[in-house]
Amino acid sequence: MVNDVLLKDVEDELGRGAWRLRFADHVEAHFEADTQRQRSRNMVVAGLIAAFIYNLFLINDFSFRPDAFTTAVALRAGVMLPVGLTILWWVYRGVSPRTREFLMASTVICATLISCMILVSSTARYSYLDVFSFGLILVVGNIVYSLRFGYALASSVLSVLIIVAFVVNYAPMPLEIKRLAIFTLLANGAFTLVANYRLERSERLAYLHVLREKLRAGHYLKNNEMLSQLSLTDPLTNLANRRQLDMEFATRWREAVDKNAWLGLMVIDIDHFKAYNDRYGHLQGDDCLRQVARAMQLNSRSADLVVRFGGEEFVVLMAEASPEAAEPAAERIRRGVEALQIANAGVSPQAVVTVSVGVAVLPPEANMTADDILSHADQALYQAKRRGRNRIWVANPVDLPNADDAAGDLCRSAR
Ligand SMILES: Nc1nc2c(ncn2[C@@H]2O[C@H](COP(=O)(O)OP(=O)(O)OP(=O)(O)O)[C@@H](O)[C@H]2O)c(=O)[nH]1
Repeated sequence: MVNDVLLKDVEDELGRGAWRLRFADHVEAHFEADTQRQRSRNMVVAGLIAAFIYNLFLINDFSFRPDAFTTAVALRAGVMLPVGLTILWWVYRGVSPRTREFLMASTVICATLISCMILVSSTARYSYLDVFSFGLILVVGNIVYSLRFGYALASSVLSVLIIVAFVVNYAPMPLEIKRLAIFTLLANGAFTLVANYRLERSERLAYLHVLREKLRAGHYLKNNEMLSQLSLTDPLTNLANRRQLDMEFATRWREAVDKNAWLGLMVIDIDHFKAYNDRYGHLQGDDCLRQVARAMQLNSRSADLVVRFGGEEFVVLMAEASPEAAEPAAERIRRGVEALQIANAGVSPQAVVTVSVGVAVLPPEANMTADDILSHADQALYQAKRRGRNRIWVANPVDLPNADDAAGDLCRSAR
């Protein structure tokens, strides 16, 4: 249900205008939760590379502006590096998405400020040419860090303003070079912002597509599970149906053969149910079936499979049954149904709904089939009915009346 709502929101996002970046709150929260960790790690790695290269520029400082080298070392390695590493550590430990973007954007501003301060602290001849490398700071923020677009835009505008303010007031720089530097910087800012926007848009779209496929797969899986559950359940009583019995029977039969363990089965039939239907009507008959089914479920072990076999006939497949345990188990079910005290006037001495139970417990042998045990339980049920109903009868394979025609009929009807 929750996933269905999210799936709809994701589909809505995919259908929205192509220019939008931020998702609706619900989807945005998922996006952040799913990508936050990886994004923080990527930013930290990018930040470490940027910090390393930023300090490599000391080589340029040394050769272009020896007069400001000490200042450059103090600012790059003494200020920018510790500030940057502290921020990266913070981001690595985990902060909110807004704080993460803000902190990373602030390293861009900080680097811009420090670069400008180093620039103006030198009067060396070609020192001002360094201003053409300042665009790299925008490349780092907008592309390498790939700041969220709002933060990329804000930090770019601020950086450009800082650089323009320093450049305009930097006397050793010829006017034409100032113009060229500012133009180059603006173009750099524009290009990197376009790239930044496209990167974020692609990342978000890719996320939506992947999430939609995942949610759809989950949706189909859930539907399939529901359908397969329906196909194995009897709709009237919610018990397992015959298809499920076939599947379970085959599995447990094989297990019993492998383990050389006993397998038990009860066939249960409601007594005089035709009379019940005739007297109380089919709808009440259905209700009676539901109550009887529930009583059987409540009075059997959770490991046993209770099945509506068809009509008013039920089967209980007993896990790891022993002959000693099967009889009381069947008796519990018989009593449980009788205890419901559902009136069935005029058909039996008790005048309530009762069941007859045929039980068979056999050690599966290689030369037997799974149907043999069903046949034995069926014949035992026939004996229970013949001996007056509302009773259980446990089949003894040796004593079974194989030649009994009536039993033969019952065996057929059960399959
Ligand atoms: N209400 C209802 N009745 C059903 C359903 N399925 C089978 N029946 C009825 O169950 C009755 C079974 O009757 P019989 O097979 O003659 O057996 P019985 O009357 O229970 O007699 P004994 O088994 O010999 O005690 C029939 O009247 C069927 O119509 C069902 O889903 N709902």
